[in-house]
Amino acid sequence: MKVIANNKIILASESPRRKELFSRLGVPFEVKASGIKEEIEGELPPEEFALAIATKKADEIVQRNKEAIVIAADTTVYLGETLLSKPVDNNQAREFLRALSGKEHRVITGVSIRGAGLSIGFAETTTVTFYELTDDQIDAYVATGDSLDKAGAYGIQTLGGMFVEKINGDYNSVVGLPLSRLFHTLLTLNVIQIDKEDFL
Ligand SMILES: Cc1cn([C@H]2C[C@H](O)[C@@H](COP(=O)(O)OP(=O)(O)OP(=O)(O)O)O2)c(=O)[nH]c1=O
Repeated sequence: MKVIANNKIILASESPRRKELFSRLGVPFEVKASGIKEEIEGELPPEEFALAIATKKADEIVQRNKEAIVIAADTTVYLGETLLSKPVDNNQAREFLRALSGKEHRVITGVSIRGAGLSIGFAETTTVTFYELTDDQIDAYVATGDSLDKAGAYGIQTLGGMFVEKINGDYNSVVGLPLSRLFHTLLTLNVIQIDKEDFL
């Protein structure tokens, strides 16, 4: 299957995982990091919060690239109603992983699509259940340094995946980008299309 882009697309992200996932569509795109503070005024429910931060990331890039379609995402981890963002250090990473041990949590990725007259977004929720973890397992994982750039202090796509007993929802969304939902949304918006020549 070949996919064509009908617009200039910018992925507003410095995450190598998002870049790798989005590149699977095979359409040209640029990467520009927005560098915003991942904060908003007031409190929002989890899905609205993830979407609001993603929108803030996208808007910052749209201002400087008015002709492009800008896509941004934000991945958050919630244990109950408690937000576990990227840990500030290894001590906090250990705390997060001890809290997640043996329990179910939500990974919510907000995706914002802005620019060229478009303003649309969604939040994808995936439920992840962790095995009971020992302190030795947590210490050994945190010592790899993998926790620090990841919400909830683990990467499902790396050794952190060994902690996962089950997942209900989109795996790619946990890694940082709900690619198939984004694909269908971009098709509906006519930002991309499937190349008909490809199957004639
Ligand atoms: C739960 C989980 C999160 N993560 C990552 C995805 C996100 O990159 C990161 C959460 O931080 P985000 O703020 O969503 O993204 P980012 O700062 O890495 O990149 P940018 O804002 O420039 O787009 O956690 C994993 O890679 N694997 C996982 O299993």
